[in-house]
Amino acid sequence: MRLEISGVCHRYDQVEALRDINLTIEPGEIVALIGPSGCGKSTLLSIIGGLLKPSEGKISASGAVPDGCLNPLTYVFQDFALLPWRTVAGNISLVLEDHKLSKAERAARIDEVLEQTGLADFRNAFPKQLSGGMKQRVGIARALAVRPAVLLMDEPLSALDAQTRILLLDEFSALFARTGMTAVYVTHNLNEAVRLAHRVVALRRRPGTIKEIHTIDVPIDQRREGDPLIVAHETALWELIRDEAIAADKELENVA
Ligand SMILES: Nc1ncnc2c1ncn2[C@@H]1O[C@H](COP(=O)(O)OP(=O)(O)OP(=O)(O)O)[C@@H](O)[C@H]1O
Repeated sequence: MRLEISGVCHRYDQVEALRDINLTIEPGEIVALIGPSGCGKSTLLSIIGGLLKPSEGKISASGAVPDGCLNPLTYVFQDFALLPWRTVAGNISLVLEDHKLSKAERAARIDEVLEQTGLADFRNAFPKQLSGGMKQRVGIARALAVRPAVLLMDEPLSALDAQTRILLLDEFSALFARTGMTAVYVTHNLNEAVRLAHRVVALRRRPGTIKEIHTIDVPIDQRREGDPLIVAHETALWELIRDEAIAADKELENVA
């Protein structure tokens, strides 16, 4: 599915969060949104996902969705959002229960995504028995179960410790490369952006506008931690947002 963001502006009362955002996301493309705190990354993701109506502009979606797609634009949340009283399989099943799927089809989808995310042995576990990394694997499995056309991810690794983050980053890159998934990925972490995205959109703040779109022309599954080429991209992105990141940080300090 192709997404076209045209002339998107958004205001929250006095705050002009986004101004004139124009961006096309092609099928199979992973786009990361980066920028200093408050530049409008989450607002833009919410607008793309249809959770928030922009003050101006529009999002157009065109093209095919995957076979059996139940929800074209599907979110993966930072805080996992799992129901504690349901098992891993039960949490995945939840997103399938409102749809007309046979019991066998539902069970097959659950098995498929448990396998894809390395959770097959944990299907009967409850969230409280799982580490943060495993909980987020369930979050991903649940999103994949609806066979989305576009995965919308808002800081999916930010609640995890550094080692788990690296493990999941490797798994995400393998998953994205294997499935040819389309995704929009919001992150503060430039390393995540350069490991996962085909294009990185750097936003500036007040109002949030596109500062630069940075292309990373290395196949995602060939990117490795510490690879000089990838490190060079990360450095270039930091150069791009450093001054504003410092300004945003100082501003937050002053508010506190
Ligand atoms: N519900 C709201 N009401 C009023 N202002 C809001 C609301 N949500 C966000 N804002 C403001 O809009 C601007 C953009 O916020 P947004 O959360 O989209 O930025 P962000 O880049 O995702 O920030 P962060 O990196 O800190 O999560 C900020 O100035 C924020 O304070």
